[in-house]
Amino acid sequence: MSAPLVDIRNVSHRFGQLPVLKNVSLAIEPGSYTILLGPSGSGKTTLLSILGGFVTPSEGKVFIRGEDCTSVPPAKRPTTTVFQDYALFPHMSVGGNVGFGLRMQGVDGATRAAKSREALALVGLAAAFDKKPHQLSGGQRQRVALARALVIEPVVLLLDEPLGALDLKLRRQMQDELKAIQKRVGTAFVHVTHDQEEAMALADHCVVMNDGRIEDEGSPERVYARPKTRFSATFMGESTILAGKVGDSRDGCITVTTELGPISLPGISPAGAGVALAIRPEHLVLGEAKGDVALGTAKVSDVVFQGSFKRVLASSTLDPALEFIAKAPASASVQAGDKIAVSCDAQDIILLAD
Ligand SMILES: Nc1ncnc2c1ncn2[C@@H]1O[C@H](COP(=O)(O)OP(=O)(O)OP(=O)(O)O)[C@@H](O)[C@H]1O
Repeated sequence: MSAPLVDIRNVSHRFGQLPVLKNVSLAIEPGSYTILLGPSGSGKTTLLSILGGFVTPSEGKVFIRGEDCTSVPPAKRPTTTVFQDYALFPHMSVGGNVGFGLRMQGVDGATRAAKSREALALVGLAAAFDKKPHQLSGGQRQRVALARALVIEPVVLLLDEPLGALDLKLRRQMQDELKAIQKRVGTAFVHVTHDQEEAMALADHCVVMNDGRIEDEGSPERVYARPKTRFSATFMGESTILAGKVGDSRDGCITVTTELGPISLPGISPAGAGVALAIRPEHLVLGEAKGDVALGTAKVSDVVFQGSFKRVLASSTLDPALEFIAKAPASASVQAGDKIAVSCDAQDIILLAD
């Protein structure tokens, strides 16, 4: 197998006494869209800053195209960072902003103008060349910042919460555009967000971070369908979680004793092991017990209409601390206070190490 474009090897980082990254290893492939997803304080920005050369890790190494870049300063490595606040120069024209990095590299005026126009066309802003940043909308300014980063033709483009300053609708629109631009230029993008919808919409490779570690990584489809940890199952989408202990196993099936009683499901796990079972909202069946695993009855505590479906929260009558998170059709007549049967299919239960 060929070496990855970027190879982060056993990186740890401390700010003073505070450990912020704990033995992180990650490979970034050419042309991929990698999302670093995690809650506030999980270390995403620190990892991006290490990639961009703004922070030198306490331990570990970063290789870009096989070269050790661990201590190489930002301007000397083949990466560019787009920050959330865009940092455009207000007095300069859009064209001047986009060409700024090339000017710093000593590129002549005519080439600079041509390349800047090309980069602006790439982000759909060819007509904005002579405008000033204040004449543009937030989304357009974001695209100028992107053009300014792309014009330098980095090997890896780093984006720190690039859509964080935009309202939700524009954010969703810009997600589509970002993905289209990335596919067009073919540059590897690494993008930090705490928004799981953004991660699912954009990533080829999704890296779920928690407390300075990588909890899970893979295609968003894989991480969603088969999360590796409880954290991943609840941060990348929602899950109902049951706690359990493994009992008998036979023919590739195990019996797990849970707060709702024994549940038999396909899987292999040593007897006595503590496990967690995760069930995605769309796999919980409400009403008639249609699924092959009965999960008892539950009292509906809240129903939130979400347009195309209803999000239903319900607590188990057997163990009120257990909360079911389910997805019901928009037409379902379920309401708060209802008592309903809950079930699911064994094949949809995700077995996690506790
Ligand atoms: N320059 C710094 N000096 C000291 N501590 C820092 C510094 N930068 C970050 N930290 C701390 O490191 C931890 C991880 O921060 P980081 O910004 O990497 O997390 P994050 O996942 O990007 O969070 P957010 O989404 O809030 O930006 C936090 O506890 C933060 O307070």
